[in-house]
Amino acid sequence: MPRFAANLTMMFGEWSFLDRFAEAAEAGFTAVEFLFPYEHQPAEIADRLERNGLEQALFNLPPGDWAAGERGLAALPERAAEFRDSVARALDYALATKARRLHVMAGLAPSGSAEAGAAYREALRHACAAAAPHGIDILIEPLNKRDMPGYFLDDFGMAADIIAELGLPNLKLQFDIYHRQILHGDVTRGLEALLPITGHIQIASVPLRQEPGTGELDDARLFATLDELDYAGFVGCEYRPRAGTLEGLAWFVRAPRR
Ligand SMILES: O=C(O)[C@@H](O)C(=O)CO
Ligand SMILES: [Mg+2]
Repeated sequence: MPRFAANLTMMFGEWSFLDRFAEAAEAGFTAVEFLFPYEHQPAEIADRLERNGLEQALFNLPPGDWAAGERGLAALPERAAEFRDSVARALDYALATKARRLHVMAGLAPSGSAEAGAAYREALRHACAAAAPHGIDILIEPLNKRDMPGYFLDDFGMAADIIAELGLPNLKLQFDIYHRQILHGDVTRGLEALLPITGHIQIASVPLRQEPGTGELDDARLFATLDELDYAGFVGCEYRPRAGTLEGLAWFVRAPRR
């Protein structure tokens, strides 16, 4: 059974963000992920992780002005300087929390734009060069346009091609099964083909983005497939609980604490 990371942005919303760490540990998780830690100091996050025996699986670089609708900076040529600052800021948090994976969001730009594509590649080269000395991987995640209209990276093949083209050892795919099913389907064959370049996996039911086992996919079968493929990374539980977080954990098989 894979090692699950509670997504503290989507789960445990019944509690304040900093209190979610203890609740996730109490519920049996040994790792967490979230979108953005930046409302809190790195030491605050590190303290919650330490106090609750949790590993930080992943978080995102600053996305620009999220409230204003921005969804990342990497593919926006005019924001290159701000992107580089966001890399430095995310690395501060990653070093404090011992996170080994950072998700770089591309932003809203035409997927076929050569200018956006060039900026995106340059941004990834910069982020990977900055992260590599710390043993940190940079991840890119294709997102479906129903959830994120206008998002630059909306295709798993495009992501795999960019990873191959850049050939950076710490540039990897964030394989979100929810987006994969919506974008392409063919999840099992996709996992088989892309696992060698995959640095992190996430799960949620399709189409409602709720608990595993409540949608159109046989999520338990997919977890068994990950075991058969010897996937040793995390599976981020990036779903919106249908009712209460704790009430919705019947699917969750607790991994032994390491
Ligand atoms: O799938 C998602 O939406 C997230 O993993 C993310 O990082 C962008 O919101
Ligand atoms: Mg995701």
